[in-house]
Amino acid sequence: MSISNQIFAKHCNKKSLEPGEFVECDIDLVMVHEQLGGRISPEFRKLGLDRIWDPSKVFYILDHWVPPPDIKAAKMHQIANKFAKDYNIKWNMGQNQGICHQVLPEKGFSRPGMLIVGSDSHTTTYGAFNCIGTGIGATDVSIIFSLGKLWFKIPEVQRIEFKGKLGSKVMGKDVVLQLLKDFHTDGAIYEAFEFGGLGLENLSISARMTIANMSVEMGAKCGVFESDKLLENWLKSHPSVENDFNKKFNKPIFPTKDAQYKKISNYDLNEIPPLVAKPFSPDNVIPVEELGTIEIDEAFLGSCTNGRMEDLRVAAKIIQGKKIPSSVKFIIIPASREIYLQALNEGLIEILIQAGGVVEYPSCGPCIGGHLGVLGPNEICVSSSNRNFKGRMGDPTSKSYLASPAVVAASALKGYITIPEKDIWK
Ligand SMILES: CC(C)[C@H](C(=O)O)[C@@H](O)C(=O)O
Ligand code: SF4
Repeated sequence: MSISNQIFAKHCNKKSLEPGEFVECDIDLVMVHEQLGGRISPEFRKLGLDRIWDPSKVFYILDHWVPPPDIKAAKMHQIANKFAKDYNIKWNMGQNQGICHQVLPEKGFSRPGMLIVGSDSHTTTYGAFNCIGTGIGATDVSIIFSLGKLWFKIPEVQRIEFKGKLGSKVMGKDVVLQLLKDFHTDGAIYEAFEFGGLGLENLSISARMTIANMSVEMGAKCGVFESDKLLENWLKSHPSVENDFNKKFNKPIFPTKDAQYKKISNYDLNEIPPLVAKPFSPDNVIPVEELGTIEIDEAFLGSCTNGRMEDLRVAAKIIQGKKIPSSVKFIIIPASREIYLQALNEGLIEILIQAGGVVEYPSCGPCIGGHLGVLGPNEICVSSSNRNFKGRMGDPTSKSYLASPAVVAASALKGYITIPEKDIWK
């Protein structure tokens, strides 16, 4: 059995499972954000229940529009906070911790073998931690709040084998852009990715999170990484604040020798170049070197895809001692408070501000066109985020190009989309 099949089987008490089979699974953890004040609260209240099944299995955070940029967002936060209080949600993170998909793993809530659902499509990010993470809708969250269970159709599994090492200007983002180039946005609909192979040791946890995060852009239900030493060490340094989780989810899950896959695809990390996804789809991917000259108005470094330490370090290395042109809005948003503080300690924030960057408090911000750098008519942005749909980051006539933090930083410096001059890993 593949990793995801084993996890599903364990959560519905079955020995074996076939793709396409429908099962009902116990849920280990539900992540909710502003949607709690949006669709979830009215849906759940309609059921007329006076309690939720297990308030200690709910992780609640405000992240998309923090602090609220307008009255609408402020009201949504009020409704969500009231719900969290009324139903005693145990893990209430408030609005100053950062983006859900960064904060949840940082606090040790995503651990091997878990089945986690969230009111957000990029819940797939948790697959980096050898568990299943998947996004669900507001009505599904309401059902789990009442029963602690949800139905799943068992997905077919696409195994991705990595070998080799990333090139000197290449990051995890380029790996997932390469997958998007090959699979396209409909290449893995309701399927599970399983990532493994000898190349794994050369992919940081940060890179794995980026790849698992964007698995959903190919339609995948989840994108689960094999466990290894790197992950074991990461988990040791990030014990869960929920002690039960440390005890219960401490066994890595490996595929069995005879695991069944729909397909096995091989990728040599050495062969992946710096890539960019052109508007208006994350699968509209070409090598940066074939792009021609695209001048930019904004460079955005942040989001749950690429707002981590590795990303900020690479950007600071490229930018250090230089000045970005005044024509470029260079927006930097660390993905969490913890990252913000560490970047401050390491001097990265100072480097980025001295160069002319605008560093903002952790939030989704311009990734979803919410605030902190929304694009105006015809503006062009190079972004480290995961979606470049029409109007996603602002005006419908604006255009976003998705790329790695290295390309975002190098482009901010030059004023057009380009790859960095120096080796980012030395
Ligand atoms: C607002 C939220 C429901 C949405 C999602 O599900 O992904 C957002 O995070 C996004 O990235 O588009
Ligand atoms: S950073 Fe962007 S992709 Fe991630 S959860 Fe927020 S809006 Fe969604």
